[in-house]
Amino acid sequence: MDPKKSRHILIVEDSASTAQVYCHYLESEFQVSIAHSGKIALDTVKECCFDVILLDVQLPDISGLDILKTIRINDKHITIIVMTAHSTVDIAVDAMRFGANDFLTKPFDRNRLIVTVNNVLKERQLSNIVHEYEKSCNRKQFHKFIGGSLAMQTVYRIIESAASSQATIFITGESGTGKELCAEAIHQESNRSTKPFVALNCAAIPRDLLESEIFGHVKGAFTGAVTAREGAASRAAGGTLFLDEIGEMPLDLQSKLLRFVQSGTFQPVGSSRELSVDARFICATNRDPLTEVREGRFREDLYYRLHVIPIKMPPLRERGKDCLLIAKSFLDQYNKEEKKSFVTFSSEVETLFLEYSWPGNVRELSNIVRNTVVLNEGKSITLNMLPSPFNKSENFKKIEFQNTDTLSKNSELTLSEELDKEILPAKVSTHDNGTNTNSSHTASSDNHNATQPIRPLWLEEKLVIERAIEKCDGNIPRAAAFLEVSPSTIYRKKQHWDKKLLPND
Ligand SMILES: Nc1ncnc2c1ncn2[C@@H]1O[C@H](COP(=O)(O)OP(=O)(O)OP(=O)(O)O)[C@@H](O)[C@H]1O
Repeated sequence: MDPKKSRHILIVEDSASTAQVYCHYLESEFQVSIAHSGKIALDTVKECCFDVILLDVQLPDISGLDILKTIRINDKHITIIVMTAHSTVDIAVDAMRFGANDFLTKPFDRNRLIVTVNNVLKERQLSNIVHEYEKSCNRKQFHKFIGGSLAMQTVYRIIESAASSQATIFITGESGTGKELCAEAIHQESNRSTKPFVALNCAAIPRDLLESEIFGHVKGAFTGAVTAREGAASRAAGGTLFLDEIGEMPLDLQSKLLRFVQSGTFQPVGSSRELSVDARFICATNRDPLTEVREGRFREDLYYRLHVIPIKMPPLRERGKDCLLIAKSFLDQYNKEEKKSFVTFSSEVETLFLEYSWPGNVRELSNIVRNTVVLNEGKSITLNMLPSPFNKSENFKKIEFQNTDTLSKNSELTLSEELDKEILPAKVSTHDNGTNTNSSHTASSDNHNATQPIRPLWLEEKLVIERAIEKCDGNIPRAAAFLEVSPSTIYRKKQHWDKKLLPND
């Protein structure tokens, strides 16, 4: 095949001599194949890709229009020019209705044929460009992101452009806006996608263990280091190292990180040996990095070394209707997980979602939807099913009513027990109409008893969280949904409590 003739044309024409004439017209510019019957044409199209099909409408075995319809069912984009005689020009009109791109009336000369073929090819090229452009400007999904807002289209484009470079990416944005998702998307788009993506949340790791988590340690490097351990940097070799909440990193460790970013070398804790690793850096913070630099909590040199390509994740409240798209996707996911049958949100709920400021961003939306799905039944999520803060005024009324009602019946019920009801809605019984009511209150409320000593705030918090986990039969994600925090917050806190309660502390 002549490499210059990159376009392939199929001539479908039963007259061998006419087909040869057309072939002769075209072969100086195009690669040409001929099919002398409708059946051969359909078989050839199945086996080979053509840029243009020149289709005679009057064939002995199958009508040209039927061939056109059959080809269109399987391929919406292939370019087809029908050829008709003067007497059958009305067939050409039908052919255009069935998706032909142009028609030629026989007889025609070489120029006419070449101009028509080139025109349809140019048209196709333009429509491909428009299609690609529309696709890139109108994406409602990108990797694990859901959302088609302008703000997110900008993020998708930066990710695509920056992914192939080696430059460090610095992601900022409020908590829950998808910074980790962004880092994962960059890795997936990059040529490192087959190598590891290693994410480390600097806020979730006790400060004195952070260095060994990043760079690893040798056996005996510190008490408890009974074996040598590889750090995140080594595990990310060839791939991407994502350091989340980088603002939490102690200053002395920041200087070691700077050296690693600049030279690709580091020393595991307790080792004098220098290791060299090729990893791409992505870091993220929900603080303003320049303020951190100004206030001396973040090294300026490290900031400038890392802040090469900044990406700002927009807060959910600035993403317009993305919030509804994301909510629907969570609804479908949690429906499946919880074996529920919700299909939609009521229009009031949608309006409320669009008006709310979402301080916890997508994570908060996820928690709200999960909480609602877990605690209710029905087809449509309605206002009365939503947890705090959406049902706040309604909730207050309910609690006021319960207070007076219950207090008159049972003066021994303490305020703490009522608070308990408000904080942890406990088990919920569900009516068929989709509304829910709190069942009898059974949780122990001694934590709030006025005779109890005043305890440190962290301990109070620990008790509240542990009660929630207990009420959820040990299911931490579910307890987190009730408490409106992310499960990782609970895991993180558990780690801190364990440390606090160690005998040495
Ligand atoms: N556009 C989105 N579409 C679907 N899910 C999303 C989107 N953005 C975030 N999420 C989901 O929201 C949750 C929070 O996202 P992620 O952990 O990436 O946020 P973050 O900004 O890193 O939060 P933090 O600062 O608290 O670490 C995750 O479960 C993530 O999958």
